[in-house]
Amino acid sequence: MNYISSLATVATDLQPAVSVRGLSRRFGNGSPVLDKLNLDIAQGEFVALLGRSGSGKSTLLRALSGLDPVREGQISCPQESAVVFQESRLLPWKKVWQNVMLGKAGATRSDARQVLEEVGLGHRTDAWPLTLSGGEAQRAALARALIREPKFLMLDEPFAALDALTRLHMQNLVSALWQRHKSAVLLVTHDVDEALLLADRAVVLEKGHIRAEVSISLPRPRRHYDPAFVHLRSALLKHLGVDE
Ligand SMILES: Nc1ncnc2c1ncn2[C@@H]1O[C@H](COP(=O)(O)OP(=O)(O)OP(=O)(O)O)[C@@H](O)[C@H]1O
Repeated sequence: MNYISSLATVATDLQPAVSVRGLSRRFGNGSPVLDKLNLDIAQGEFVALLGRSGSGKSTLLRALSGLDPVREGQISCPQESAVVFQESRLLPWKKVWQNVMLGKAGATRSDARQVLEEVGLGHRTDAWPLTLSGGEAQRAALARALIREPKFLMLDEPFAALDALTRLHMQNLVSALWQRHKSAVLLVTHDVDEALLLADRAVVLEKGHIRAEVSISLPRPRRHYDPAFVHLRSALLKHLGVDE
């Protein structure tokens, strides 16, 4: 398996990797949580999805990942998609490498080892999940997603439960992996700085609508103290209804 070379050409394709058209979702008789939503994600594009609690971020992700069937509207998504959640969701009775193998039918132990090396967990392949730290468990969850060689990677607040330092390490890891593989990424986050550090575009959801889209064309690696970064942070916070 060579994940690196298999995805290297994807970014040149002009077709969007992901297309959402007129997507609506309502629970019971309540008002729609997603309301005729349209969103495209280009091949190789990194999009951050922000919005207040209850704005519909996870509902959109559930629809994109197929966990919630589409009732109204259309979604076009690559078959090779994978999701990483806030919790690692590793099976405690299987070793780390076995959990990673579960990410893809037909994957071998050597595939699992290779992808674990790539996320910096090569030394823990034989460990039991309950002996991993929070950061290690998320690395394993990332490896289980990457073994699928996803053309579209969904990250649902994957670092929210981690301490600040581990979070920074994980952000750097995801940035490096994305720059190497260039799959399309949708990252759900509450953290404006995380969006600005990682994404090409931030999409702000409000009551199931896209309230704002902000293009983040800063060169990488990005620095919190860069004046352009600070300016974009203010703009994004304003879209989120926060006045500094
Ligand atoms: N299965 C469900 N049944 C009923 N209501 C639901 C269900 N799933 C989500 N909702 C409602 O839909 C709305 C949007 O939820 P969603 O989880 O998508 O928000 P979110 O933006 O991801 O929030 P958070 O940032 O807090 O995770 C909320 O009001 C939530 O209560």
